[in-house]
Amino acid sequence: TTQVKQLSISLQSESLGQGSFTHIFRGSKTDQRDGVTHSTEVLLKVLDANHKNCWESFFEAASLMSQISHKHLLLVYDIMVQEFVKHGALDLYLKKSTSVSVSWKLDVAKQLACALNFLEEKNIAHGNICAKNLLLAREGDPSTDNSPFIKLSDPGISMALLDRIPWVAPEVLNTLEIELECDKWSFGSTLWEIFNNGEAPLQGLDPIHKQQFYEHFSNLPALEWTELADLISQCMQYQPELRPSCRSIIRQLNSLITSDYEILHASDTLPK
Ligand SMILES: N#Cc1ccc(Nc2nc(N)cc(-n3ccc(CO)n3)n2)cc1
Repeated sequence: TTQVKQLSISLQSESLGQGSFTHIFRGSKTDQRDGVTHSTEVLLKVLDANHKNCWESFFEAASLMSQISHKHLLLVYDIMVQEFVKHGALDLYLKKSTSVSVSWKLDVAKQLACALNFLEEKNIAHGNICAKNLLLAREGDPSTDNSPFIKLSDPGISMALLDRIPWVAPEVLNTLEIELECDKWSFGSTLWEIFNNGEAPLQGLDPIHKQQFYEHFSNLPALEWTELADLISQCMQYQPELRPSCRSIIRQLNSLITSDYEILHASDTLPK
């Protein structure tokens, strides 16, 4: 799990540097290394909102300088700055929380499906859909019927493919290419996580057994909620072209919410 370290950035915006399209902030980067706190003065250059069109040359300049190092060349850090999402990664949240209701989980699943639908319409494959990459911006409060709100995080630097079984679609192990259908497979795996309280599927298996899981065309253990288990197995079909479209996924999720499962099992979700 990613440890969230403290990085303090003081907002000392100076005027736009002469002829450049950035705001300059001065800050300090604090690192804890073997118990010792190291503080490094840093300067942040933020691309001016009105000059977003220059982002390519902005990144080009940064990446050029970060590829080489020499004592008389400026040191440029590789950093991604994101909006801080209040409640962090969903997998940890689900592991910590005891009374998350079925409708809460369905709401989160629908929001993820909407995000995937948006990416599908833009023909963008995310490539790393999993509960760890779902960030909880709002917890939602059962008493005030306030619903949760999630944000899909960046795909991150992809880990070793075997470690990403069963989130990474099987065909990716051969083609090493991420297509839209791959995200459907990962969606199924993430649904399984959400309805198993953040427990990682196949977590006990070592990489060899994970590889065999795909070689034997195995499926994850089915949830007791059959309609949901059906949706998961539709998404996690070994033939990519057979996986459902996002619209179909959303339609099936919507029908689930009104299904009698919730009424039948409402007792599961009553506060203890
Ligand atoms: N306790 C606690 C706590 C931890 C983190 C956040 N917030 C946050 N904001 C983001 N933008 C990204 C992340 N991530 C965390 C793991 C990953 C994996 O990629 N991202 N966490 C809020 C509370």
